[in-house]
Amino acid sequence: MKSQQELILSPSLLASDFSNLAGELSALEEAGLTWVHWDVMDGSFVPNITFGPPIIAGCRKKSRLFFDVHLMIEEPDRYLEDFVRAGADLLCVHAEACRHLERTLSEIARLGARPAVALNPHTPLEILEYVLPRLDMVLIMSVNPGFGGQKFIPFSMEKIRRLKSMIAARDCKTLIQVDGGVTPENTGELVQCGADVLVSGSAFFAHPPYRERLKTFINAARDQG
Ligand SMILES: O=C(CO)[C@@H](O)[C@H](O)COP(=O)(O)O
Repeated sequence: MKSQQELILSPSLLASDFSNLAGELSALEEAGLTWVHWDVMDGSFVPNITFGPPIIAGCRKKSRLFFDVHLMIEEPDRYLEDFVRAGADLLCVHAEACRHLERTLSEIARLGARPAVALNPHTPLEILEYVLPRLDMVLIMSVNPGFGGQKFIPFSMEKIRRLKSMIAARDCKTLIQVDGGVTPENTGELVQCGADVLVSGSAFFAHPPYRERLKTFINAARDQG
C-alpha cells in the first residue's frame, strides 16, 4: 500500500477559472496542494491553444506552488529558455515533438529546470530506453492530448506497470506522472500500477472545496493502492 505522502496530485489548470488564475493558485495552495499542472498548447502539436510564458511569469509572482509545465508544442527547443525564465520548475516535452530528445533534455537541465518527457498513448516506452536515467519524470498520457474531460484509455494501466519495471531495473528515481481522465475512481489502480504523480483537471476543479477534493484523491490512493 502506498502511503498518503507518496501521492502527488497536480491539478490541471486547463479546467480552472481562467478569469481568476491568481485566485485559483492561492486556493490550491491554501487547500494543501504543492504542485500545479500547466497545459501549454500551441494549436499545432495539439488542436487547441492555451497559455504562454507571459501568463506563467505573471502567475509565478503570486504562487509558491511547484510549476509542472507540460509543453504540448512543436519544436519545444525554441521556447525552453522562455518557460524556465517564466518560472517553470519542471519542463515536460513530448518525445514526438523532439528531433534530438537527448539534446533537449540536457538543455532543460542546463537552464535549471527538471527535465521530463511525455508520451502520447500510442508511443512505445522503448523510445525512453537511453534517456530514462536522466529524467526526473515521465508523463504517460492516458488520453490523446489537446482537451480536458476525455475518457481514460484503459491500456495506459499496462503501460504504467511496464514503465515502473523499466525504472526499477535501472534503479533510477524517475517519477511516473499520469494525465487524462484521472478520477478518484481510477486513482487506486493507478497508484497500484506505479503512478507517483496524478494530473486531474475536470474531476478536480468541478468539485470544490479543493481541500476536500484533495482528501478524496488521497484516500482513494491509500484505500486501494
Ligand atoms: O494534457 C491534458 C489534455 O491534453 C490534460 O492535462 C487534461 O487537461 C486533463 O484533463 P482531465 O482529463 O483531467 O479533465
